[in-house]
Amino acid sequence: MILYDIWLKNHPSALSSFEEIKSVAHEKQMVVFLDYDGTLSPIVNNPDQAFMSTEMRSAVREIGEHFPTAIISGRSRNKCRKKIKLKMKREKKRSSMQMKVFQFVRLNNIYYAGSHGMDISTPTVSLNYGNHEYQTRTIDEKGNDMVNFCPVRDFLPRIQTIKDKLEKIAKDIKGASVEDNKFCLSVHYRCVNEENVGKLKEMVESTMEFYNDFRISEGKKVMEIHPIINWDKGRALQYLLDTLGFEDSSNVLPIYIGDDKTDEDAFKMIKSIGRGFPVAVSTTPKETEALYSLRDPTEVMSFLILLAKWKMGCALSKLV
Ligand SMILES: O=P(O)(O)OC[C@H]1O[C@H](O[C@H]2O[C@H](CO)[C@@H](O)[C@H](O)[C@H]2O)[C@H](O)[C@@H](O)[C@@H]1O
Repeated sequence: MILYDIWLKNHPSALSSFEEIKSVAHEKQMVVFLDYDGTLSPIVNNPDQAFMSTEMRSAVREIGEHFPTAIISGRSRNKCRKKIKLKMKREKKRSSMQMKVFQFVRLNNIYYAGSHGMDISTPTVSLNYGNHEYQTRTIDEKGNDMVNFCPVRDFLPRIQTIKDKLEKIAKDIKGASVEDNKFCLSVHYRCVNEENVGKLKEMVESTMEFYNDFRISEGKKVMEIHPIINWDKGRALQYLLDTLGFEDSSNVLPIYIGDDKTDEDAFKMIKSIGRGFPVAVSTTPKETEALYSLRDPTEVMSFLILLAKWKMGCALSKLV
């Protein structure tokens, strides 16, 4: 507790700093970026059961009504709902559903970036982000023109090969599982006995030695397997700011709320932009680039509610 209090001095609560945040954000355009697991939903043993509460969904919906809002998640983004429903029926009794971020959030008034930002869906093509073959136009289910940006498409076949190999390893270790996040993979060990975790890690690491254009990063009881490219959640944030028309404006303040290691890249990006609010979600002191903090998804929800109410108040006072 004492340590946490010391940490809080350097990373003050976004709730108790709300007055300060409000005064900086007054008359500015805030753009909200949210992580999913551990930020909007509590961490649970089964990744397919990481549901967000109805209250949290309403809070995020409200935020989406008042600010441009995007979720940048490690999970895959896809939202082919019909396919998923059918699959859910068929696999009801089987173990892993591999829930996509949209299946949890189910909001149409926000943007989504999956696979740690390597798969982004936005309304416009970016002129600034390199190779246009990575951007493809699609029509979403509401008939809107959308652009999918994906800088790692070429890695897909190998990701599938790696997935097959890792699944073979996971099958032999009780509690281990492999989640297919389309452009990256998660090897989960939250439910693996302590004495088997080392063995699992060694086997995954030695398999990955044959794929030197992939890297492993550690998340919360998970090994994340990503293609090595110059892209991360920070670059995804920048891409979204650009395609939403906010990149070069000094009037724009990005806020990013996240709890895990890959969120640090987004915190760093906000710091390098020199404006905005990087907020780490943590119940324990930790090394972070974030300037502010929130303890858990409950505090995240309180903060989002406060932010939406404040914005609504500003809009109403302009009408009077
Ligand atoms: O970027 P995020 O949206 O935070 O995704 C990061 C990973 O989150 C999920 O795993 C974590 O949450 C699970 C459910 O609470 C938990 O069981 C697991 O131990 C955590 O690591 C998700 O399943 C992964 O695919 C994401 O990469």
